[in-house]
Amino acid sequence: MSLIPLPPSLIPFLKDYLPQPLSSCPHRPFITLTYAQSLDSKIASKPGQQTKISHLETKTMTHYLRSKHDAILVGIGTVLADDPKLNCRYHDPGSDVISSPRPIIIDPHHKWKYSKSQLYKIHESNQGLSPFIIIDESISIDPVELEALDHHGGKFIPLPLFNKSKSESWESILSSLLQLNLKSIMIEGGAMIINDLLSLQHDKKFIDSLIITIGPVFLGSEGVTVHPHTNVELDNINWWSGIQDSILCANVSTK
Ligand SMILES: NC(=O)C1=CN([C@@H]2O[C@H](COP(=O)(O)OP(=O)(O)OC[C@H]3O[C@@H](n4cnc5c(N)ncnc54)[C@H](O)[C@@H]3O)[C@@H](O)[C@H]2O)C=CC1
Ligand SMILES: Nc1nc(O)c(N)c(N[C@@H]2O[C@H](COP(=O)(O)O)[C@@H](O)[C@H]2O)n1
Repeated sequence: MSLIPLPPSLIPFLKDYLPQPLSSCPHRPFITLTYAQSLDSKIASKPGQQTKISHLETKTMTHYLRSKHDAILVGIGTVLADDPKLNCRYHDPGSDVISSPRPIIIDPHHKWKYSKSQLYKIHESNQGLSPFIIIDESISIDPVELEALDHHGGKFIPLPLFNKSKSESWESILSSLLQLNLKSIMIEGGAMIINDLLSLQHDKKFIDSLIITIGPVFLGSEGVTVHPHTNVELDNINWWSGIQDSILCANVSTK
């Protein structure tokens, strides 16, 4: 699927929500939480089903955002459902190169086969980076997968995830990514990750910017819902409207 030109008004609109040179937190990367949802707060029409919500112009915005981050992170539910490419297909008119973010997959039980994925093919055809895969430290690594990842410059990152609270596991994930010099991370989902991070914001600030595309569609009661477990308040709210979709940019209040 080819993208269309980025609407020029999106560049000033997004500016204040992009990764800043001086991080607000020295212990973790700058975090942008971004996803596309329906009017009834669904991000997919059924569990495990990839669902197109964004118009092409807001899809282009997603790729523009990918070009501004060092890494892009999704959970195992998302890679199993979508088999995503997670590269950057936005071409900055002022640059000769396309800068793709490093894909990060949280797969604690090591269920996903990189060697059989679209991400593998993307790397083979020189269109994106190989992933860093976060697994629990107790899990044995499949030697075939290790070899495929090593060969492409990706890696497994074993961390103590089991029996940890959500807050502890996110602290450990994000600080290990910062140690790998990934200073800005765009988190795209899926639902569990979005709901957890929004809910945790009360106790521990993990999200710096929130950028939500809202598509004018209802996906119905079987859809996968974004609904944090707690009340979440937003600051510095701005809206943009395009041909079809609207975009909300905000910071998440820690009050
Ligand atoms: N519309 C959109 O923008 C997007 C939609 N999606 C949709 O979301 C759905 C997938 O969402 P979910 O099933 O909720 O899966 P998910 O992608 O949120 O992955 C959840 C899994 O990740 C692991 N995980 C997450 N946080 C962890 C932590 N702190 N410690 C250890 N392990 C952790 C666990 O194994 C957990 O079961 C798919 O249908 C996909 O199409 C996904 C991304 C964006
Ligand atoms: N921005 C946006 N709009 C939608 O309608 C979507 N369904 C998604 N999904 C996310 O994009 C990933 C697919 O990325 P590739 O195009 O394969 O690189 C998918 O895994 C979700 O994270 N996003």
